Amino acid sequence: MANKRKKISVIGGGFTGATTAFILGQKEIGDVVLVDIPQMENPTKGKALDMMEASPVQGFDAAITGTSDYADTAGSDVVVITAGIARKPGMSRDDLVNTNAGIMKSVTKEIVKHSPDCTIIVLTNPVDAMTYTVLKESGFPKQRVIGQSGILDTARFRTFVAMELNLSVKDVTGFVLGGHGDDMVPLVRYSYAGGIPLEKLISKERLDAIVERTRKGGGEIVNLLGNGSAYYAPAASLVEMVEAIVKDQRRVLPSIAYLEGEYGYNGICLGVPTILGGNGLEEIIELELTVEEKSALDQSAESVKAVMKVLA
Ligand SMILES: NC(=O)C1=CN([C@@H]2O[C@H](COP(=O)(O)OP(=O)(O)OC[C@H]3O[C@@H](n4cnc5c(N)ncnc54)[C@H](O)[C@@H]3O)[C@@H](O)[C@H]2O)C=CC1
Ligand SMILES: O=C([O-])CC(=O)C(=O)O
Repeated sequence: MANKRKKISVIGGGFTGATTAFILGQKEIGDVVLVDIPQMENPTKGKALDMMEASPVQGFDAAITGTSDYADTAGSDVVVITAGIARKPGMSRDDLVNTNAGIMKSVTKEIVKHSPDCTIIVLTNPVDAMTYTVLKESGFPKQRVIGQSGILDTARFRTFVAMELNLSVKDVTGFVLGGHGDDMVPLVRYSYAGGIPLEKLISKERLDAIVERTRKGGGEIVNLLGNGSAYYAPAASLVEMVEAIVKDQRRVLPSIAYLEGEYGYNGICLGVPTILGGNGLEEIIELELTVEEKSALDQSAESVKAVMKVLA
């Protein structure tokens, strides 16, 4: 008898995809199908089998399989896209746009064909523009195509604040809006440690430095790794989104959403606070912004629009 566990497909079995598959399995969020190109079929099967062989030791029940055949993804509840190229030192995320847009179009056709009712979460960079590409190519409603950036950017901010104050990361909350680029907008005004506004605990000068480090957080890891980009924190961020959807949690989490008038933008995908639940993106939360915050968000939205123009 077939089991009733949720089915999650992860397209791209590289660093972020494989790490995401493993965490999804460890947390028993569902069965996982890891998909890569035919030339990578054996390594992908090998990674999946290796993860399965960790399950008796760690004590988790989840089938994790590797494949290059999209038929194996049929009927997925959620599909995560990590396929594509990653940047190297000296590159910006936007340098990846042409190659990755082509990959988005081809993988989206397959996803839609085999899982017409799924929710798609995009990770591939430049992620705001890639989320837009997948949305258009899929023909899905905007509730079922979202992108990941804000959980990761907020996690970096929270990490740096916890390091600064020598406090548990569990007590630090943050809020990062905008595109996933160096002009993203960490909203210090909406960030707390144990309910206390950060502005009461950290000097303006140190907070500015933390905001700047957050904005460049992806590049910091790229420079340290030398041949690829971050994957542990990105994978953990994807898993939080998948879990919110498959467990219908209605979590308040940032995601990249298609905007139709919210925050004054139309027809672009941008990181905003959202509610994620069983229907995918259930609501976009509109916050009041100060003039400075809105102008920083405008600048970030302009950067996303400039990348989207390349796609047109
Ligand atoms: N939005 C975000 O916050 C983040 C985005 N990223 C982005 O995620 C993407 C993946 O990063 P990594 O996993 O580190 O790269 P990676 O190079 O380790 O893995 C990418 C995988 O995609 C596969 N692939 C390429 N074309 C494919 C296709 N047509 N179908 C299926 N699989 C295909 C490759 O064979 C490779 O295994 C990059 O674009 C990176 O910039 C990475 C971290 C954070
Ligand atoms: O920096 C990159 O290229 C990968 C990424 O988006 C991140 O780690 O934030």
